[in-house]
Amino acid sequence: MPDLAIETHGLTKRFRSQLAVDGIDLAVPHGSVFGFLGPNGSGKTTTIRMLLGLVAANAGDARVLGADMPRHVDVVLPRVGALVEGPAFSPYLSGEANLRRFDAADRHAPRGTRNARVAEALDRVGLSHAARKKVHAYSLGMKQRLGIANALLMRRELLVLDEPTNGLDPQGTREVRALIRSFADDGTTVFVSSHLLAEVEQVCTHVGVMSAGRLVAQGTLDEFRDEGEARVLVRTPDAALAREVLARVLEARAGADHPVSRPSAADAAGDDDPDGSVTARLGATPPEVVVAALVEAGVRVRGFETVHADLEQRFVELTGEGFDVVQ
Ligand SMILES: Nc1ncnc2c1ncn2[C@@H]1O[C@H](COP(=O)(O)OP(=O)(O)OP(=O)(O)O)[C@@H](O)[C@H]1O
Repeated sequence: MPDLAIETHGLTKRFRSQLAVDGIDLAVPHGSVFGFLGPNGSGKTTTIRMLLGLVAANAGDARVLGADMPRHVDVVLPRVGALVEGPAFSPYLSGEANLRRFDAADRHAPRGTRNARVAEALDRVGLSHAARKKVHAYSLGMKQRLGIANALLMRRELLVLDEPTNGLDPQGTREVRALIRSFADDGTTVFVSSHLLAEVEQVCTHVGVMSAGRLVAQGTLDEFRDEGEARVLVRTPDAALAREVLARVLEARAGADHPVSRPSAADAAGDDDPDGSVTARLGATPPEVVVAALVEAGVRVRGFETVHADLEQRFVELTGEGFDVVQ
């Protein structure tokens, strides 16, 4: 049994007739960067609010850092840094003054080191230069970073970030990704929700996918990749012959092993591109069988690789919806 930073069983939230979160069983390992993915309205924020004790569940239970929530909210929350829909910053105070106020409200934060803590948090999110600027003059991205700085004031075992790159430009998004990596390097578990696939793919070790209130899949990023449909890509000057061989060998193997998922010959033949590349669905056929058949038939194989369906395709399969892709 892995050591879990977040664990839920049958966690459920209903808003009148709407089931916003439908009996989810989350398992977030300690030390992971867990990407909590799903289209808008799939229940991510509601789940996060339940985990932090901000909204009560209708059924099920949640353990955060080993303690039941919301029963042990007083013990758990000081160990968790959270960015949920941005804290309410006072627009007419500077970023620095806002952080000092939040720090002062935390009874676990020693007063004597407050200034140093605030300066370090601002530095970590790249806002030192704007520390004295009033928050109403901050861009959306700067406000978002201030929210992250707020979550960083104290050293945390778990960071929960709800859509931390909302409103950020590509440069800001990259910076947040780098920050997430640096938290992970410090051993902090990071639970980060997103509807932006590229964010998750680049920083996460694990993912969970929400669709219409249900957790439709979770696991390591590698497991996700492996579950995607495998294809072969053959580079050869003998594209026509390669197509024939692929159709034959993949058809034969699929017929023997997997009659249900048997690809048609046309599918197996796949696309052909002008540089002499041919791709085909691999199914359950071992790639070495394909290589042997190609070589035996006299196809001059100049390149051969197996590629999995990318994560985007995988998520579309799981959720029936596309995800926004970072431009
Ligand atoms: N306070 C509320 N009252 C009524 N319905 C709500 C409330 N909060 C959320 N919902 C509904 O619950 C569903 C899940 O919402 P939630 O905000 O958790 O999704 P989300 O995945 O975080 O979406 P987004 O990415 O848009 O923030 C939505 O249909 C939403 O309209």
